[in-house]
Amino acid sequence: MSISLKNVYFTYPDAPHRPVLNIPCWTVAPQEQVFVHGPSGGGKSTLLNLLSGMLVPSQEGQGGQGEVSILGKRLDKMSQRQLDRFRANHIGYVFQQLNLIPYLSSVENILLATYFSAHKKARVKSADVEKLLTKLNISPDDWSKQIAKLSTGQQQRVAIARALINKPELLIADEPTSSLDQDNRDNFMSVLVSLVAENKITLVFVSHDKSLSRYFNRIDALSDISCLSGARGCS
Ligand SMILES: Nc1ncnc2c1ncn2[C@@H]1O[C@H](COP(=O)(O)OP(=O)(O)OP(=O)(O)O)[C@@H](O)[C@H]1O
Repeated sequence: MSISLKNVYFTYPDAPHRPVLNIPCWTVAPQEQVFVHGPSGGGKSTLLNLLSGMLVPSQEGQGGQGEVSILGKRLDKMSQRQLDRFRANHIGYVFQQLNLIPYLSSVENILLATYFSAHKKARVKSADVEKLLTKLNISPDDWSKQIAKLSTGQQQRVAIARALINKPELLIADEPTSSLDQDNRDNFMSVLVSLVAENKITLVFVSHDKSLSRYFNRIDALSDISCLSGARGCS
């Protein structure tokens, strides 16, 4: 399995009696592309933060702390240093806020992502970046322009390139289309799902916008994954 969660329970420290998530069992197979939808404030970003090890399950879960396994590795057993390395080597992210460095170029922003990926950065070359940018329909004239001088749609595509440059096995996307108009959104989604399929990547994409579900063949409601009233077993 690419993802396996068991008895994962989560509360934020400032509201310890108000669980945000209670997941008896949730699995995602390699190369699946899963769309997870749920209302604003429902816990989608919290779920993604648990999948990347940015958050760890709370202790109060039924049967202890719960298990978060990604690509067969238990994140809940890793040290901070191991987690940092695991994330850099295996997981790519595309967020609502793109977090691109505005005064750097597309190529520089993408190469920056390779800096933390110890065993991969040596293999990534400018030619790899340029190939990806071409695939994402960013014209060579724009490769060395400052990010701030590119359109929102172009910046979104650079963010996809940055997420994919380390060839992650798992890609996590958190409402990345929320600031795009309809045309740019359709373009972004088509490019994203085709690159993910081509590179045999597992994708977990969360959004409140159910209209995006048409790009996916597995659609999970967060309320079916996380049962805050009454627990179900993990079969
Ligand atoms: N750092 C935090 N500390 C305390 N509570 C938090 C924190 N982050 C989120 N929450 C609360 O946890 C719940 C779930 O938040 P989360 O951001 O996971 O929801 P979401 O489904 O991603 O929402 P949105 O679609 O609006 O981004 C909300 O009630 C939110 O207020």
